[in-house]
Amino acid sequence: MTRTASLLNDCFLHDKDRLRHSEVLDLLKERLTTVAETEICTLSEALGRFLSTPVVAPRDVPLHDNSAVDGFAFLHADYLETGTLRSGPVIAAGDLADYSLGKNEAARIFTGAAIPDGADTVAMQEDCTVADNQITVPPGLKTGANLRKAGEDIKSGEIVTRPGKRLRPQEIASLASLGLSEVSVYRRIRVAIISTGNELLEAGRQTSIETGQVFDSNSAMLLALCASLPVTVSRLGIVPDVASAVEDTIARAAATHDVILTTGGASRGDEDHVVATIDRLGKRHAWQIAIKPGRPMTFGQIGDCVFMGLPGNPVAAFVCFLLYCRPALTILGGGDYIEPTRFPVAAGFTIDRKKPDRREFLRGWLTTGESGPVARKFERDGSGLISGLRAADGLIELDEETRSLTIGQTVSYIPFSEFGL
Ligand SMILES: Nc1nc2c(c(=O)[nH]1)N[C@H]1C(S)=C(S)[C@@H](COP(=O)(O)OP(=O)(O)OC[C@H]3O[C@@H](n4cnc5c(N)ncnc54)[C@H](O)[C@@H]3O)O[C@H]1N2
Ligand code: MOO
Repeated sequence: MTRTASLLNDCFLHDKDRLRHSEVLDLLKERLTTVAETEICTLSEALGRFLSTPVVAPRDVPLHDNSAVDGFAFLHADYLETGTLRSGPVIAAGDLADYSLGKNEAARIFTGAAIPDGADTVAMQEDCTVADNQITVPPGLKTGANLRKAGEDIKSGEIVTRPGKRLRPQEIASLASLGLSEVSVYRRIRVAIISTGNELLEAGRQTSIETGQVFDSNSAMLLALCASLPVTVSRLGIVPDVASAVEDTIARAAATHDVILTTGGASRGDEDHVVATIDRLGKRHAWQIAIKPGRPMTFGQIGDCVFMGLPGNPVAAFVCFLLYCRPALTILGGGDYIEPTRFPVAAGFTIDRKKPDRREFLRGWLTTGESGPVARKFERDGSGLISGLRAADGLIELDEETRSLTIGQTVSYIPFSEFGL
């Protein structure tokens, strides 16, 4: 049964009463739509952007049948008759003349050059013998060998890429091969990053540190995480745990950004003002999720600005960004949200007692075992340990039903590459 956000005001919820991971994702997909307008950008600026208009191929790629090798081009039927052909024209890539071959004639041809009329097959030069203007081609060559057909990469009229697609180097290469120099994409959505906490110091601005203080690592981490998405980020710095300061900063950010990401102050301690601020300024859609790490994650909105309040613990903030902010930023920015692929692998560790009703995301990596990949986990689970993130190449997911784990039991592994990292 789906619980609604309005039932989530109790900060002493048990995991079974908290929103489940899948429910939060459903909520995000249900309540978020593309907010970004479209714009034209050059192909050199298009990497990582979300396409807004389908690209239909204006022509075939390649445009003409051409040779895949340096060698000799001829008609297969002539070759079957004699195996020896008369030397004809020389055709290089870029040669624009119209060549055609006579009976029993072979063209000297180079890789990429257009196939002349009267030829349908190419032999590699290494396989041929040339003497007295005669080319002898060994037997066994099939019709069409070493020939690349017009349109075999892209056919004229084909939809090459669809709206929502994140443009990778390979899409950019295809668009360039069609002769396109610009593409229509969604504009970058504007994201504000705010760290909250009296204990926080900004590296660079403050260099000395005292007991009780910590350098703000979350802002730098979120900025780096955002780099894999087509967004523009404003780092709004550190806000102290003072209700009016939190409210002022969030209200100002909401007026000029599509999304606000905060870290810290997400629980219900006396110094935690984020949730109360969202309740005052806007609407809360979710708070308290049955996951670890990341339980106090908040999702809401202030006017048209989407608010995502991440927990202060760096590991929880990192995991929540991947699980919830990345999908949200993708949907808002016009991208197709694709659920990360889970790979079933053998566990290389044990867990004696896992709390039921919550989903856990352990920091892990894969090693090669005798019968396939084996998931290893960072030995310490603390949500403040950035070293666990550093050691990891992915997340090991234990679902709500899992109570314990033995060596060799199957677990789901999500490589960080599935999150675009
Ligand atoms: N009584 C309870 N205490 C806590 C609960 C709870 O349910 N009941 N939940 C715990 C969980 S789970 C998490 S996660 C944290 C989340 O707390 P907050 O989001 O309110 O975060 P803070 O208390 O502000 O900070 C937690 C921790 O993270 C450090 N931090 C915060 N911001 C940064 C930053 N920008 N860079 C580096 N480190 C940061 C902060 O110093 C704290 O150590 O609450 C648990 N407590
Ligand atoms: O879920 Mo808190 O998420 O780090 O310990």
